[in-house]
Amino acid sequence: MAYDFDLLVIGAGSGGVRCARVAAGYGARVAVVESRHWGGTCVNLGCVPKKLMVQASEFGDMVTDSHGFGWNTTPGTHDWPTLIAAKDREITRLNGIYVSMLEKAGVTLLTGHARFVDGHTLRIEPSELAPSATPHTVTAERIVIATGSTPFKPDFTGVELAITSDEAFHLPQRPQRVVLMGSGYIGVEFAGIFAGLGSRVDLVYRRDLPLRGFDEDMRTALSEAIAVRGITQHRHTNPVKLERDGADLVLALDDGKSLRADCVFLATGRRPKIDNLGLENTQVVTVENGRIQVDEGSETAHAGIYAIGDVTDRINLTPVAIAEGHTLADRLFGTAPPRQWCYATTPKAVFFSPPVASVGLTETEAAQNGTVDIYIARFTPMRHTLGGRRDRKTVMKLVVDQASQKVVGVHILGDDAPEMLQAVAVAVTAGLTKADFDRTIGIHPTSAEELVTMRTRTRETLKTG
Ligand SMILES: Cc1cc2nc3c(=O)[nH]c(=O)nc-3n(C[C@H](O)[C@H](O)[C@H](O)COP(=O)(O)OP(=O)(O)OC[C@H]3O[C@@H](n4cnc5c(N)ncnc54)[C@H](O)[C@@H]3O)c2cc1C
Ligand SMILES: NC(=O)c1ccc[n+]([C@@H]2O[C@H](COP(=O)([O-])OP(=O)(O)OC[C@H]3O[C@@H](n4cnc5c(N)ncnc54)[C@H](O)[C@@H]3O)[C@@H](O)[C@H]2O)c1
Repeated sequence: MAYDFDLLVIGAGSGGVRCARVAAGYGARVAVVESRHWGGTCVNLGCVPKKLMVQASEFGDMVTDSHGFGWNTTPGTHDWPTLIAAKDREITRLNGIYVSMLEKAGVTLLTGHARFVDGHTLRIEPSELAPSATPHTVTAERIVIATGSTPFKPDFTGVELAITSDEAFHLPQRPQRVVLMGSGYIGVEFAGIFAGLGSRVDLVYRRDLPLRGFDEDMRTALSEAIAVRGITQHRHTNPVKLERDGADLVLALDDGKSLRADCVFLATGRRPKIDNLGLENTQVVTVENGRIQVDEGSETAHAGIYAIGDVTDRINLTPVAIAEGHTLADRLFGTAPPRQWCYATTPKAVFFSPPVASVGLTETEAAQNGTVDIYIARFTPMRHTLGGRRDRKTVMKLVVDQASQKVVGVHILGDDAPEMLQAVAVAVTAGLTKADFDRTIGIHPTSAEELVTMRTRTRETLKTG
């Protein structure tokens, strides 16, 4: 049977765009369908606008700190609508770049909401990006689901009064008092953004420390850094009820406290986006929380239908979605063997101020495999000596497998941690040893030189597994 395309990709986000471009580069006839925004979550409602807002939130402190270096500057006031408008202009520019990259690669761009009719046919219906599109069908030999994820809202009374990250990027004014619920990536990052811009921030979470899954020492250091930024943490607590009281929102917690705010922001995780996708017309299998089940080659239970990125809920980060999309296109249409990525050493960064960055195993994880040597450095970075923020510490940690002496984990909280960690991730991926770190000459004066000058072991942690 002749299909309209060799490959149809649903979703022009991080994974879908890379998959479509690479497949078209191999000469395949490719189309991508997008319902909402070119570039997907990362460009429009994720990494990019978030990082611009983190950067915006850091200038206030910098102006104050410059006094210690002799500047006679006066902290100004921040204009939120100006920031949002500037951010939106940049995103519109990036949307255009995504469209032209796809067009230059020879990919056919389709706008609308895609829905499976059968394993080779999609119905394209009007959507936010194409409200007046004429419904039609397209066929392809293979179809890739790259539809991403969407914010999850827990169930409690009044939850409809709360916002999520989707709305936070377009608030008309900055709220003076924000309650953030959830201390994962988004909760911690937006707590830093709003605090840096001058809002009073309450961070509410269920556990004893933020950032579940990260190394315990980093979680402790981050919790201290959050306190230093003037953010109030409410631990071991869940929301019970949210209601309006005049201009205020009042959030009741299950520990009996109630918090008043202008804005209650849920950062309580995301779920795969599979609504109205017509999966019932295929043999695609979804499991807990709607995650599409795939094999190692990203193929679903329906032969010829694949899924990549957040919709598969593996490692939900942009570079991983891109890697999955690239590999899939290589495998389906390429001539050389696909690149083998090392997902086990996927670096992670949480853009608080100061940020946290991490690669490899935590101390707890590594100790399950064998006894580990732990090296920790804690210091005030040079900028904060004259700048006057001596309580703004940097913490660095190396986790070394004692038997092999390989550095199996590196964790940093401190200014520029993500920039340092990207380079260190190469060393951890390569399986380098503590001796390799030790024989590397440092760059002075930097914070990063601590990574190659940690001579004295802080402790030994015995094998637990
Ligand atoms: C606030 C926030 C900050 C983040 N910050 C970072 C960060 O700093 N670093 C990082 O690595 N990751 C970050 N992430 C995660 C990152 O954005 C995602 O992991 C990444 O975008 C996933 O890519 P994807 O291709 O799977 O999906 P997406 O980028 O979400 O793309 C999916 C696309 O599919 C479209 N779509 C969905 N359904 C249909 C349909 N039926 N028909 C047509 N089109 C459809 C959507 O409109 C969307 O454009 C952040 C996420 C959020 C929410
Ligand atoms: N810098 C980055 O790379 C970056 C930034 C933002 C988002 N992301 C990606 O997006 C994903 C989603 O981010 P996120 O912060 O929403 O999720 P998350 O999984 O990182 O954190 C979710 C938080 O919500 C809490 N929570 C979950 N259900 C709850 C409930 N019913 N009641 C109260 N609290 C609840 C969890 O305990 C946790 O603290 C991340 O896991 C990550 O993959 C990455």
